[in-house]
Amino acid sequence: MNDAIIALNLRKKFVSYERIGFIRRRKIIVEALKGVSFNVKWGEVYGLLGPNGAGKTTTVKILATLLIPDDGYAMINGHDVVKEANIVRSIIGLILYPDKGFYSRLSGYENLVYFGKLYGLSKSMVETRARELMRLVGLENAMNRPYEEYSLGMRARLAIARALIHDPPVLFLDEPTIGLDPISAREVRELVRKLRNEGKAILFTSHNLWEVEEICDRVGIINNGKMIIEGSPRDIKDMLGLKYTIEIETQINGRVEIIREETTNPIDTLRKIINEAESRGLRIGKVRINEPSLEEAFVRVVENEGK
Ligand SMILES: Nc1ncnc2c1ncn2[C@@H]1O[C@H](COP(=O)(O)OP(=O)(O)OP(=O)(O)O)[C@@H](O)[C@H]1O
Repeated sequence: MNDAIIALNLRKKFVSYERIGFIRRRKIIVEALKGVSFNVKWGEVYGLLGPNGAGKTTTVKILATLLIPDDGYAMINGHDVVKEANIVRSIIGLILYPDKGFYSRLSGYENLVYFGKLYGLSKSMVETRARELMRLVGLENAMNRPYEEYSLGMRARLAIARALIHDPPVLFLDEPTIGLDPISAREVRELVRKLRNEGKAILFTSHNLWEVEEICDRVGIINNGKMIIEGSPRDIKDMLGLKYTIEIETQINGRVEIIREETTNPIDTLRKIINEAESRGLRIGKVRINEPSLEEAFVRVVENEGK
C-alpha cells in the first residue's frame, strides 16, 4: 500500500522586501524550504517540528495544494499535489493556524453545512454529518450561535469539525490545540488518537513538545528549511545520546542514601547499580528513572544547527 503522504526534496523560495531607510526597500529571497523529505504512513500521527520560521507551514501548504513547490514533489495517497490538486483536495482535511475563512454571521452549524456543500455532499448527508461533528467536538450546545460569538477554543473545535466534514483519510493539523484550555486540548488529542486508530494519516504541528511526545508516533525536526532528524521520539533521543537520570533510594542501618547516575543505557545501568548496592548489603527503596524529554532533543538539535 502507498504511504499516505510522501514529500520528496521539497524546495520553496519566496520573494520578499526589506526596508532600508524610511522609504527604500530592497528585494530579498527567503529560502523557506531547502529540500525537505519525509513520509507519513496510514494510521500514523507524524509531528512536524521546528522553531518559528523553520518552514513547517510552508510544507503543510504545499502538501495541501495551497502553494506550488519550486522543486521536488509530494504525493497524497499516490496523487501528485500539483498535477492532481483537485483529487488531493478531496482527500485531505486541513486546519491552518490562525484559522480564518469562517462566516462570522453564520452559526457554527451553518458554517459546517456550507463547507460540506462545497465538497459536493448532498443536503441531507451534510446536515447529518454537521450535527454529528458538532457533537464530536463538543459544540452541540453552541450549534446555532453565530461564529463571531465563539471563543478561541470554540473556534479551534469548529476548525477541526470543518476539516473532518468530508471524512478525509488524510489530515493536516497545524497547531490544532493552540488557545485551548487543558481539558479541551486533551479532548482534541483523544480525538486525534481516535482518528489515527481509524487508519487516518495525520500530520501534526505544535510548539507544545510535551503534547507532540504524547501523541506522535514519529516526528521530524526541521530548521532553516531542512529536515535535521527524524524518528520516533524515543529513537530521536537515542540518536542524540540524551541521558536518562536514574535515582535509587537505598538504606543501610536506617540510613537513607540516594544513588544518582546519568546514562544513555538505563536498563544496564539500573542493573549495575542494584547489583553493586546489594553486594554492599544496601536495601533498595524507591527507584526513579527520568527520561530525557523531546524538548531537550529539540533544543539540542536546533542549537547545534545554529553553531
Ligand atoms: N508569503 C511569504 N512571503 C515571504 N516569505 C514567506 C512567506 N511565507 C513564509 N515566508 C517565510 O518562509 C520562512 C518559513 O515560514 P513558515 O511559515 O513556513 O515557518 P513555520 O515553521 O511555520 O513558522 P512558525 O512556527 O512561526 O509558524 C520564514 O522565513 C517566513 O518568513
